[in-house]
Amino acid sequence: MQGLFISFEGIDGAGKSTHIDAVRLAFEATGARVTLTREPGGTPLAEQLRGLVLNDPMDAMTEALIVFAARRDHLKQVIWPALARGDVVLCDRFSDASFAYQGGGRGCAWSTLETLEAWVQTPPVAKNDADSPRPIKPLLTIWFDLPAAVAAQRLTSARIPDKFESQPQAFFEKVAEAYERRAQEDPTRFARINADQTIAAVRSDVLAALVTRGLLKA
Ligand SMILES: Nc1ncnc2c1ncn2[C@@H]1O[C@H](COP(=O)(O)OP(=O)(O)O)[C@@H](O)[C@H]1O
Ligand SMILES: Cc1cn([C@H]2C[C@H](O)[C@@H](COP(=O)(O)OP(=O)(O)O)O2)c(=O)[nH]c1=O
Repeated sequence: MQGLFISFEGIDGAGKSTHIDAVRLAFEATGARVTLTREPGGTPLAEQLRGLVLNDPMDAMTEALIVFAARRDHLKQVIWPALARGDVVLCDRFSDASFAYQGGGRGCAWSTLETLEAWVQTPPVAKNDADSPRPIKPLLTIWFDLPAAVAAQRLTSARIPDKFESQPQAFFEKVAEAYERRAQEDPTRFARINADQTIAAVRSDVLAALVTRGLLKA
């Protein structure tokens, strides 16, 4: 049995947390079992690494190595077992966030991130596997696309900013450009959602993206 792997992406304040639960409920209503998780994090070790990345100053490559180390633990402990059980895995951010933040935002080389993605996301070879395993990617990435200026306004009073959320708007413009590049590199995987609408309109577009791809019934 093989489950469904869906990731949620966008700059800080774009609306991921507002909508991920509605998607969980929609899948659960079909009788599916859902694993709802997040990155960096999702396991005790990866949550510790998240604390370092979100709070401690470090260079871009160090940051990339830590988020990918957290991802490996998360894949091994949570995501691969859940997909093997046939769960719908809803992941609040995955490796596109590393390309967007460590690549676009912090300037880590795209090719370095591609190498890390290939290493970290390739499952261990099983003893009687004839083929070499390929790196895992989400089947679908729901990308909340929102201008950095609007996201900044939404976040102003919403919460105490962490290391990334306290970056200037120009940082998030670079992060958004890197998301755009990832979407162009893999257009069928991405569902681009116009997040600059009411919460109800965004929710309806998110659910429609799932229906259009045959993942949910209308
Ligand atoms: N479509 C929307 N219109 C106005 N405000 C929104 C909308 N979507 C989310 N918000 C608000 O913006 C803030 C950031 O949303 P959130 O879902 O936490 O973003 P993210 O998880 O992507 O960082 C929250 O205060 C949320 O209530
Ligand atoms: C997954 C991932 C997240 N991040 C950053 C993006 C976010 O600013 C931050 C935390 O993610 P986020 O899910 O937005 O947490 P919260 O909803 O609590 O703000 O981590 C990276 O820099 N690289 C990564 O690979």
